[in-house]
Amino acid sequence: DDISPADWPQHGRTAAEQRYSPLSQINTENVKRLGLAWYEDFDTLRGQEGTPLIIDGVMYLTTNWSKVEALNAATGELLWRYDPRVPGNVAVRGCCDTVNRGAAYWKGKVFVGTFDGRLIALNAKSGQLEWSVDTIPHDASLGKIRSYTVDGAPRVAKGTVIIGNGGAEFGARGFVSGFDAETGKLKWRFFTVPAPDNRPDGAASDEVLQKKAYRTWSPTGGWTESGGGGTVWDSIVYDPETDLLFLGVGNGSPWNYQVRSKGIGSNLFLGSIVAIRPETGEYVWHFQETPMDQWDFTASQPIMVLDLMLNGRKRHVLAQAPKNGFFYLLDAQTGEFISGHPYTDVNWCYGLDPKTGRPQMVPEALWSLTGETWLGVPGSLGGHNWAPMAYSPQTGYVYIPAQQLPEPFKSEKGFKMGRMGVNLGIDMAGLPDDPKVLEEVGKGVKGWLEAWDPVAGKVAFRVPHTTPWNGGVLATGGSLVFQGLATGGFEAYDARNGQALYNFDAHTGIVAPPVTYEVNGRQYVAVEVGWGGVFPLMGGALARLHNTTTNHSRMLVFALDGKAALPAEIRDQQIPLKSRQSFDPDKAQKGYAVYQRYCLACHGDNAVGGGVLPDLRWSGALEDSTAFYSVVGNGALTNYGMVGFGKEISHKGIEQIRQFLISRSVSSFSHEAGTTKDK
Ligand SMILES: O=C(O)c1cc(C(=O)O)c2c(n1)C(=O)C(=O)c1cc(C(=O)O)[nH]c1-2
Ligand SMILES: [Ca+2]
Repeated sequence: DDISPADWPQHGRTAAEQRYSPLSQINTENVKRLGLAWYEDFDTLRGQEGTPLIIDGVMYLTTNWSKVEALNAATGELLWRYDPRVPGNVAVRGCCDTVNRGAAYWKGKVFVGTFDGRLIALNAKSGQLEWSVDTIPHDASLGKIRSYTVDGAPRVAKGTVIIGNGGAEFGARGFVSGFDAETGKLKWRFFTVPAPDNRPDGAASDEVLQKKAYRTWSPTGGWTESGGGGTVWDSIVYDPETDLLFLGVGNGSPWNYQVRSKGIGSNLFLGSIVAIRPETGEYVWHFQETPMDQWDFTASQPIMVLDLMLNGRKRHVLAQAPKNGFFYLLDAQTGEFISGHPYTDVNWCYGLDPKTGRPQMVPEALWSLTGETWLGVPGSLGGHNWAPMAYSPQTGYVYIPAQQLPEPFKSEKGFKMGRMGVNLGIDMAGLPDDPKVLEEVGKGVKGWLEAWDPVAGKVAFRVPHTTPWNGGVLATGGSLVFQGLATGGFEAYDARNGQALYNFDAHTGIVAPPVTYEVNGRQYVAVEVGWGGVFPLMGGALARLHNTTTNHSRMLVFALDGKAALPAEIRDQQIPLKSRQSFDPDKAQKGYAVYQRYCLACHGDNAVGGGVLPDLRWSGALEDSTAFYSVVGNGALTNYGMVGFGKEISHKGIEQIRQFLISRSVSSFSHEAGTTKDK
């Protein structure tokens, strides 16, 4: 390709998204001399998941709440800043923090998707808005809940900007749109699941949905109300060699397959990779990794394009490690299944049919059909989530930020879809408060960096980490692999054997992927830091088990002999404060169920905060029911992302939540105060 080795101009550096840079000034010999060259504090304190772009010495980065900055990549000097002013009330429409994964660049324009569903084009020199479009149509059949958010990075293919969206945990019908990069005019739309009544949308997907997909759904399932899911919330890859655009399609809505589709059909295109034409959106092929989804097994994890020698034959393939635990190779041109091997422990299926790649499912894993509890591995956060993998052509390995988070799945009795809060159809009972049980459950919770040999279809080596939910990966020509960790370490490993060669304490959990670039002959390594994403928001006690739990959102940039230093570390932004109120145990218990349905997704299982959003056990608002109602019912803090639930939850229900939180404040105070003292 004609990309300058100095630059990182696209999301995965090249269109193939291997996240490999040939730069080798920093290598296994000298990486111990790496130091902070500069850093910049962000103006948000939530999860940072962005991949910065670097073009001709300028860094274009995005932060939480879809904000955009252009910096001098050598010095960190601010060139311009653009805040799309995403209204706080949209936070509640997203499952997993108001993150943003990055921008796209094309011919002097910077494209960013905003959490409230816009796609904006900025002038790369000035930061001025050139155009802005609402990507969520009002004329289409999108189901009744319409909980759309946009947090993925757009991609540009042949003058078309492509963007998807998220929302399947609440209720959404997935689709992807292509816009003219010059004007913002809509060129095409591709829906990933059929319209509820199978009527045409006037979209590029009409024919394939009507002829192929519709008959894989029950015509009267709950999906006709919720939208069915299939959101393309992260991976979209353009391959110039085949001229195909690959879409990573997400999970079902609701998750409960019995509710969603009456236990009928494979539900295309959930959990699938779909190949379409970038200029027209025309369908070319699809491969479904997870039929009958009921585990949130998305195929939205990062896709990369590789050229591999397989059985003596050069193959142009797609590689993906989706949530379901298998590492897939597919023929890029045809979608033909080449191989699929477990990259982590898997218990929902015995294996894949070697010819078709269809999973041979364990009957008990189909929890929505059996009515029993299923302890699934992987759980809904996957063996690998959105944090990008990297490939090194030097070693031939793909480096996967892998994890294990077992999860119990059980149907919710009497489930009814709501207009706010998650709609999963799954029993929301979380973890008990017993430290012994938590410790036992915690033993099954792991994270590691996995070097995967895609040709042999097996693990080359693993670097164990102390927790799951670690950052994305970068591979370089210096035979190095870089990764940031949930515990705040920014690390470099020998790409050949995983030997740890460098560690920097970033004072905050890292989930974003690093990049590398060169300006004026000096190589830099850059990473956004800032603890967040779905795990610390909903993970509760599991998210608290090992982590620093503090968010300091920054861009950190390293170089050999860098001399900058971070300010002194501050931990425990929120100090445990025991509520002085008394509570009614019966109301508190009722409040637990309401909390788990409406509050857990952001404030954590069983009201244990993961360090990003307020830990409600220590909230001053617990002290007064009117104050509490003004926040939770009336939305006094809407601008910060905390909307009012007064239209969805009764006055009584909101008071029950308060009673529950007081009970949790009282019951967990001494334990929590003790843990914070230890640090
Ligand atoms: O089904 C969806 O629409 C959807 C959207 C998103 C999102 O937009 O971030 C995530 C997920 N699902 C999801 O399942 C998931 O594990 C997840 C993690 C994250 C994150 O940024 O930490 N987002 C999402
Ligand atoms: Ca999902």
